[in-house]
Amino acid sequence: MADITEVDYIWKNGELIPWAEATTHVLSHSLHYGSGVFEGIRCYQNPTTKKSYVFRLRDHMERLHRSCKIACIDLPYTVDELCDATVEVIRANKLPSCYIRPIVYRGYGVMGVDPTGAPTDVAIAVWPWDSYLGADALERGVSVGVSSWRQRTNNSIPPAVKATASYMNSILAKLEAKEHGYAEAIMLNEQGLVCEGTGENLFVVRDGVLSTPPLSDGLLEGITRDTVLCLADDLEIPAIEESLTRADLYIADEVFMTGSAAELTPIGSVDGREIGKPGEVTRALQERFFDVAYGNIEEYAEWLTEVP
Ligand SMILES: CCC[C@H](NCc1c(COP(=O)(O)O)cnc(C)c1O)C(=O)O
Repeated sequence: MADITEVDYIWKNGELIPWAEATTHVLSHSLHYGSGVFEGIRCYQNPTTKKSYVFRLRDHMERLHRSCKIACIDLPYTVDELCDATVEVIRANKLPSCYIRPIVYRGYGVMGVDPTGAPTDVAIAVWPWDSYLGADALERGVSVGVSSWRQRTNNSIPPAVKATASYMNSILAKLEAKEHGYAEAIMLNEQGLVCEGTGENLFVVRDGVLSTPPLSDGLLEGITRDTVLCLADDLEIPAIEESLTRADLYIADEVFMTGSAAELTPIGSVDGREIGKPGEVTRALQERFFDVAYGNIEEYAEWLTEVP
């Protein structure tokens, strides 16, 4: 089942082109060897003012640049140029809210593993994308399972790179979770510590304290994860970064996942252990998150890029 709603234009290599023409050669290097990096970002429309804001656009484009640096990909656009291109493609498609997918990939011209000489292609696509983990996931939560697949290690594909190749790991875990009737998988690292979801970071609440695994446990430095840590501080919710075991998930009072696509998705059960309905802390952070994303909290205006 395709989950993409086609729109009119995609931005590619500096220009807006019709969706149907945004193609690439079957011998593109990244199609064969996963030599691309990408981002996932959301644009929200304030339901009252009807103004649209891209959430933490600059932070995402700075992470895209970091991914390219680690992956030795020459990215021919500055952060500012990528931010301007994002606003341009949202406006061209007249989308009040949308999901945004920038991708930087090695294109057609080299077929050896050594990518030297392969061109760099850059595209930014946007499309309407509702709740990533299901229609009522944000409201009711989802069930997850701890995967038998371990997350890639810091010395294989570093988690700091949001690399297309990393998602073979995520796909294997996701399909296994679906096979077991779960909406999402939680992956452990090679030390058996809780890492993250296939496309999300993870938080637990116990006795009023919010905790999330440290980046050194091998997870993507999530921008939503960072947002939640900031908002917890606002709301005077004690928050710590600490390694977690799978048993910590089972005995937590609340568990939720965070990501640009998943937003703040509560977890109702882990491996069949009931966590329960979304709790007070989860709800408070969800509410604050959307208040910030809709532009209702002035102190976070710097996180928002208005789409005129
Ligand atoms: C299909 C999902 C792709 C992408 N996943 C984002 C993502 C996150 C959360 O990062 P952030 O909060 O910066 O978004 C954490 N961990 C992984 C493995 C991710 O893929 C997203 O758009 O959420």
